Amino acid sequence: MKIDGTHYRTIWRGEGEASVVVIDQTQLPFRFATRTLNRWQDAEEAIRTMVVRGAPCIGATAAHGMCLALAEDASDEMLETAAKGLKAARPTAINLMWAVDEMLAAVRNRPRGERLEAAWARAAEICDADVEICRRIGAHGLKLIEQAAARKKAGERVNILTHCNAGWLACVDWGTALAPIYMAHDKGLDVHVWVDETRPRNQGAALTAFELGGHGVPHTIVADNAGGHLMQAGLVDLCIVGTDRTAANGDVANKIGTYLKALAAHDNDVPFYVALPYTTIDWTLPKGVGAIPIEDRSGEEVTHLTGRTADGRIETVQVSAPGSAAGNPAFDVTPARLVTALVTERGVCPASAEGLLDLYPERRG
Ligand SMILES: CSC[C@H]1O[C@H](OP(=O)(O)O)[C@H](O)[C@@H]1O
Repeated sequence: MKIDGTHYRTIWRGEGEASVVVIDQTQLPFRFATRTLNRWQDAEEAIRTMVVRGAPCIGATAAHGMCLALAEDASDEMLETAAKGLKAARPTAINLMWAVDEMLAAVRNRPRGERLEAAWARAAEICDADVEICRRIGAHGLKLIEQAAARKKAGERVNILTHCNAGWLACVDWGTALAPIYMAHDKGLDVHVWVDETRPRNQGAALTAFELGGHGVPHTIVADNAGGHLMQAGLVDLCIVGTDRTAANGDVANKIGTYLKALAAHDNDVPFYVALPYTTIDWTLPKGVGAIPIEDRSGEEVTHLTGRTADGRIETVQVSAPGSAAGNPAFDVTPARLVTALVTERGVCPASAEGLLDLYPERRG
């Protein structure tokens, strides 16, 4: 997508033989900065510290991390070390493990001298495929927004609530949950987005709002706890969110707070959609609740906030009572029964094992 008129992906090859450049998402929305990754450990750190985040973006970064490892040392030992280290960076987004395994499959049976070129090629394929997959998710999701628009009175806008950031910053381009919104806006539909701020890392207030503002999509940032009230007041026509790992039965792991939004949507008969690429489906998990690993992050992300002072400085301040403990589970799992439908690159399906297998018949045992 574009930032100040210039098109960007979230990741691209740097100068020279072995460097990768990523947008440093910890600096947004106040500063556009990039970070150059030269070693696989740089990619691991960027994922772990959320310089890059969002399941597909994490996968793309890990894929390039494997390239950086091979540029240093194309041995089997390096392959295994880098794969293990990258996979351990964050536990919930399955795209991370998927991408590393894809890279291993692309190079491990090749002679050492051929591995690096094959790795760069596979990493580029993963990125290019993600762009096209997200574009297709957008096209399928657009139909849902058009259906919602058809139910509105003339002149009424479609109000959509989203949680966290599942836009182009979470992917390589386009995004998952936000792709249909961009397409609806570009098609001239009158859409407005309620943007959950998404405590504690504020991916909504900082990243989704940055994205939507940059694209000219009307939006309003709201406190995470406002969503239920907005739905109860009839101010939300549909919810659409991303996911970091979806189990084979349609249970979805997503940013903490998603489950609560799904409960409110269910209670108010608001359609609740989850947008995802096939790379986010974990076919090995028959169910997600109680099974998808939930990342526990530092309590300091809850007790402290980073923002811009009135005179433009970026500062971190404590917002909690000193000495109090803080818990920070970074994801929750929404049971499939609360999900109206899954929006994938192959189409829209019920959040169920059968629904997914109808779209991905090659996965039938
Ligand atoms: C399209 S995946 C986006 C997904 O990733 C976010 O988590 P994080 O920012 O911690 O990487 C969030 O769960 C989004 O829905």
